[in-house]
Amino acid sequence: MTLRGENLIGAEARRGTEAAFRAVEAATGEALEPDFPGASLADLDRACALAEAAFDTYRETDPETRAGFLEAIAANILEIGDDLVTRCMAETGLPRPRIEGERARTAGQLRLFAAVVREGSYVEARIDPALPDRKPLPRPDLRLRRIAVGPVAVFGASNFPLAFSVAGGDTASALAAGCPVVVKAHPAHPGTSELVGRAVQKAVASCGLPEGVFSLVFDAGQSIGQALVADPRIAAVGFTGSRRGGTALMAIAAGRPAPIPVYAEMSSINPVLLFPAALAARGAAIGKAFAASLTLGAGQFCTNPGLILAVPGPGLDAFLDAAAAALRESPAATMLTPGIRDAYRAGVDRVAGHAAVTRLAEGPEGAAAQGRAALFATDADAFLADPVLQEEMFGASALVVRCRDLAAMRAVLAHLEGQLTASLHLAPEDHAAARELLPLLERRVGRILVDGFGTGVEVAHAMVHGGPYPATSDGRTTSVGSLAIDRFLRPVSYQDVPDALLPAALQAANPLKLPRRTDGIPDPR
Ligand SMILES: NC(=O)C1=CN([C@@H]2O[C@H](COP(=O)(O)OP(=O)(O)OC[C@H]3O[C@@H](n4cnc5c(N)ncnc54)[C@H](OP(=O)(O)O)[C@@H]3O)[C@@H](O)[C@H]2O)C=CC1
Ligand SMILES: O=C(O)CCC(=O)C(=O)O
Repeated sequence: MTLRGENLIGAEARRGTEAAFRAVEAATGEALEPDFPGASLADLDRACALAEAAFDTYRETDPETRAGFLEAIAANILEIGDDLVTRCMAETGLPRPRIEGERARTAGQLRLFAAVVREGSYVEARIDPALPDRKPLPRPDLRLRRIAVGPVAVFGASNFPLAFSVAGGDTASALAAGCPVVVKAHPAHPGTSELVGRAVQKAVASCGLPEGVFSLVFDAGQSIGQALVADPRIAAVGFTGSRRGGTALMAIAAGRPAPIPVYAEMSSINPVLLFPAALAARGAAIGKAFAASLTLGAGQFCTNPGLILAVPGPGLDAFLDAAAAALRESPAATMLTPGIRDAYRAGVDRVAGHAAVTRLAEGPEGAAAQGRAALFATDADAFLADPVLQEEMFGASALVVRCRDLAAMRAVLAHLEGQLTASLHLAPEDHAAARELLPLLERRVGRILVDGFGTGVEVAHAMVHGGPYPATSDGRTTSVGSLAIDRFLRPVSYQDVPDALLPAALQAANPLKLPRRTDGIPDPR
């Protein structure tokens, strides 16, 4: 498929008129064809106007049409074939199996949301029938459903060029909810973005949907993204990236005459708790598995295990020996962009230069575009004394905090900012100690896992990929899994509205065959 460097504004594809940029081959730094002239404010205005015009029609599409649309997007992405994989590999430096896996995940999550739309519980249809004879006052007829919030702005993420980008989780969940989407492409993978954007555009047309259901804009700078968040027609924002970027967008959204929610997934260091009996039983094996998780995708995962907490002893020594040995042999890996590589190196240097930190291991030096793995250690007192030590190093490096006992481990956890995940490595003898920490962990993180690591998020109904600030801007939500749809819905109640005027979801005959509750009890199906 030929790339043209075009913005996709509704059904149109047109080259922008603002400053152009090119993708850069991650491994070599060479510029790739074509150039991508940025969208103008007029282009953005048209995309938002089309989204607004499409909204009322799109949000009332019947479940089969909307589910079929999501499935058509998945099919169209797969149909691009190897062109998508090779372009994505060049732009990101990520290896083929990773990109192929991510493509499957992207198609899978679109299909998951198609199933969610067909099943219908997300509408939360509730009926409290009128009680005209209730004393002392009659009860009105009350019916509730959730509707889409409005057009959604999505920012593609650099580190998941498919699964968290143009047709990734934010887009899939917003479209499933009934929201048109305007995507601001991440400048690190514009070619991948155009290919996927065209797949979505094609699905809009083939499903007979209004053209404004989807637009994709490019920008060499930040003004289009900022104008998108500020646009009064945009009702919510999905973002994955840096804390600085996420908080900047949150400030714009909060400063609007009508503020809107920004669902930003930002920084996380994902504590790993190594309990004494587990370390004694299998310290070396855990160390090896940890090194594999740390170095996955050059460590460019927000779920990367960046903080290890453990009580010193032979078990921890075995863990550290195995982890250090694996990391010393782990080849340096190409990072997504020169900016991300520089930020990683600066973060590593900052920790390496800290007076209370020792370097335990370092991977082999790599090429200019690459990042090398690193493992550092400090103690709980030093960690508690300096907030710099809990800053995310976005890459394959981690800090081990030696805790003199489990009380010190608790103190470190209590001091942590919000996190996406916490991993507990346990043997049965550790359960009592783990149980004590669970309430604290529940307050700090979105996902608690045992005997594993947080990288590789399963796309499922029971997944939470979220967590308290700064892991995300709103810890009540998830950006992965079917619950992600909740971010883009809001409840509307209908009181004494005649059946003929009610939305199909709430009509007496239940023409959409939705699961519903009457007086709080699920209707028989
Ligand atoms: N925890 C996580 O999940 C992730 C964290 N990161 C962190 O982010 C760093 C940079 O990576 P990157 O992925 O580019 O993340 P950024 O947050 O820098 O950028 C993400 C997107 O948001 C846009 N953006 C950022 N700031 C603003 C702003 N003030 N106004 C308008 N738009 C803005 C960017 O545009 P533009 O590029 O033009 O600035 C880009 O499209 C990494 O080094 C890492 O530390 C990255 C990915 C995931
Ligand atoms: O680990 C994953 O699969 C997802 C991680 C993620 O959301 C991220 O790195 O931004």
